[in-house]
Parts: sequence; structure tokens; C-alpha cells
Amino acid sequence: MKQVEQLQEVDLFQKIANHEQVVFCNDRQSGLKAIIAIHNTTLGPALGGTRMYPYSSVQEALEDALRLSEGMTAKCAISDVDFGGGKAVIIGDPNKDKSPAMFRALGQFVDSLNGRFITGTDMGTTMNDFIHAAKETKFINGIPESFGGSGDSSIPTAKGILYALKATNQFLFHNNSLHGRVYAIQGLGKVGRKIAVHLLEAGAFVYVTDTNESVIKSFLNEVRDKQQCIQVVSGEEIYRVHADIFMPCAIGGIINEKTIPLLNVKAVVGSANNQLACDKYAGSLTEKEILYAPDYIVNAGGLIQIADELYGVNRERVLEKVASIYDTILQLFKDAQDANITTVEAARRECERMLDEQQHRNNFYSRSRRPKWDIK
Ligand SMILES: NC(=O)C1=CN([C@@H]2O[C@H](COP(=O)(O)OP(=O)(O)OC[C@H]3O[C@@H](n4cnc5c(N)ncnc54)[C@H](O)[C@@H]3O)[C@@H](O)[C@H]2O)C=CC1
Ligand SMILES: O=C(O)CCC(=O)C(=O)O
Repeated sequence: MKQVEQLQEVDLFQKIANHEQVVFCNDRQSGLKAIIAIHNTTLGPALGGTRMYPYSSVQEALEDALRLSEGMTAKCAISDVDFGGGKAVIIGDPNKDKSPAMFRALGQFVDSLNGRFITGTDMGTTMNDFIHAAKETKFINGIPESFGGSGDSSIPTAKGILYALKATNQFLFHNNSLHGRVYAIQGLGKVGRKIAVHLLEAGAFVYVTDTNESVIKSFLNEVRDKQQCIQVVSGEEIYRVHADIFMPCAIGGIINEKTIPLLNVKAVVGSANNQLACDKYAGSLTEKEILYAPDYIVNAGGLIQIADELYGVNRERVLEKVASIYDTILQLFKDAQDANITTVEAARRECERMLDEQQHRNNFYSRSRRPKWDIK
């Protein structure tokens, strides 16, 4: 028995070997069960949203937190945002299990990290949830403007994705217009729905799917006058439709050995974090001549806004930085093509360069460095 326990301990530390810190948060009163993962703080305090999802096991939740927080390190680096990678996950069904008390408890745990981790919304959580968390800690962002925050971060996220789509169209078709093209959107939540509405307004055709029927109904109601440009498909069907671009805007891990053979598109560009079940699938997409826009570059709009909020909200500054996603992604496509490597490898090299540069700067001692992180 003792031997088995020791083995599990070693496994756990191996699992988190690339991470600085992992915190398990348990509040019996509110039912909060959460994991905060801090991946790397080379660039600054860890920044990343909190996801709520009905994970089937603690193991699954931990793996999600680890991968998501690692992705945030890369996202901060490539977006040139002076923060590190972190993420929190809450185990529970966002449609049934949420309560203000749960988010206040989360706020207390975040506060206990004293600024090493700053968080806000992600899949399954909303700005309103974080109004409760913000009562317990100042290390919260992305709350409504009426509460002094920068508001809905899914707005800049959706804008960034649209810039990435234009860059993809430019690279593939030598014309960056969104008009007349066909997009397959998986997930019509905070981000996916905004993208779908914009694409319809721009004169595109969209295939859409969402596991929540009421989300589909409400979307169709919003775009009543565009019904001829929409086709709702069931879960698996979204991988099979003939479209220009597949847009994962829900869960991660959906580009894998089962789905890649089904894809009938020229590119994958979407908001979902960790779309590739693992990096080797970047090569499989390339073999199928499907261009992949690395998720953490194209979906950085929300991060750009919440990071900016910590210096004081400035919309123009945010919009300008979000617009730069167009150039970043176009350049990355060209670099990958010139070097004959996948877009994932090209992005990884760029992130490593940014982290190395900062590690070098961190060798320099001065007594009161980085006052900009002294959040009020
Ligand atoms: N909200 C933001 O600003 C950012 C979001 N992301 C990522 O984008 C993705 C979507 O985020 P949000 O729109 O904020 O989440 P959300 O929770 O508002 O919406 C997700 C939607 O996907 C649907 N869904 C879940 N599983 C599905 C499946 N298997 N097939 C089809 N639909 C499914 C849900 O019913 C929901 O309508 C997530 O992966 C998130 O991490 C990334 C960067 C920023
Ligand atoms: O967009 C947000 O509100 C949070 C940023 C984040 O966690 C992400 O980009 O995944």
C-alpha cells in the first residue's frame, strides 16, 4: 500500500514537471473544487481565465488546467504581453452548479496567491461570476465596465479571430475578404456567436453547431433575416462539411486522429484553446494541405484586453494590438512556408525566443523592478 502511494506521488510531480505551481482549491461550503495552474512567470505574474466544465475526473481537470496554462505562457509571449501563463478550472456544470458563493471562494484562493495569478472569464464563466470573485480579491480582471473593468473580453477575442481569418484568406486566396466564403463553426458561445454574426453580415455562408439547443435557437432568432446563409448541423457533422475554413470555438482536443480524416476544408482557424489533441497533428494537417493558424495567436484578443486593463483601460490601444494579429499570423504562415516547418513549430520557436530574451533581462538586478505589476 505504501509503495503504491509513493508511486502516485512521483507520477503527480512528473505530470506537473513543467509547471511552477499547482493549487488545489476546496471549499466545502460552496462546493468549489478548483485547480489553479501556474505554468511560467518569466514574463510576469500569471494571467489566464477560469474555465468551468463538468470534468469527468480530477485527472481530466488537472490535465486541462496544465495544458491551458502552458498555452497562456505561449500566448503572452507571442502577443508581447508582459505576463506569464496561468489558468484555473472549476469542476462543475456551468448550467447547474454555479453560485455567487462559489466565485467568492475562488476569489479568496486567488487572493491567497498575492498577485502571482490574475484571472477572469473563460469557457463556462461570465463577467457576472467575477463580480463576486472581485469582492474577495483585486486580482480579477475582465469584469463589467460599470465595476471598473474593461468589459466583455470575448469582443476583442472575436475581433482577433476575424483578423486571423482575413490573414488566412489573404495567404490562401490572395484576397482577404470574408465575403462569399464558407465557414464551419463549432460552438456558438460568447466568441463563436459574435464571429458567426459578423461573418453573416460580411456575406459569408456558415455551418454551425452547438451542443446546447437553446444556444442555437437564440442564435437563429438573432439572425432571422440571414436564414438562407446558415445551415445547422449535428455534432460530428461539422467535421465533414465542405467549407473553406473550420472554426473550433468550443472545446479543445478536437483536431485528432479521428477528426483529421473527416476534414474537408483548406484551413483551421478558431478561438478554442488547445485545438490540437497533441502537436504532432500539426504535421497531419500539413500533409492534408490544411493550413493551421495556431490557436494561441489567433485567440489572443481577450488576453490583450485583460492585460491592458491592468495598466488602466484604453480601448484604442487594445484595438491596435488586436489588429496586429493580422500581420503576426500572415508573417507566421510565410515563415513556416519558407522554413518548410509547420505553423506550430514556427510559433513555438518565436515563443522560445521571447522567453529567452526576457530570461536574460531578468538577470539584471534593480531594487524595485516592474512597478507596472504593482496592481492597485
Ligand atoms: N472568451 C474569450 O474571450 C476567449 C475564449 N477562448 C476559448 O474559446 C472557446 C470558446 O470560449 P467562449 O465562447 O468564451 O465559451 P462559452 O462557454 O461562452 O461557449 C462555448 C460554447 O460551446 C458549446 N459547446 C461545448 N462543447 C461543444 C461541442 N463539443 N460541440 C459544439 N459546441 C460545444 C457550448 O454549449 C457553448 O455554447 C474556449 O475554448 C475558450 O477557452 C480563448 C480565448 C479567449
Ligand atoms: O480572454 C479572457 O478573458 C481570458 C484570457 C484567457 O484565459 C485566454 O486567452 O484563454
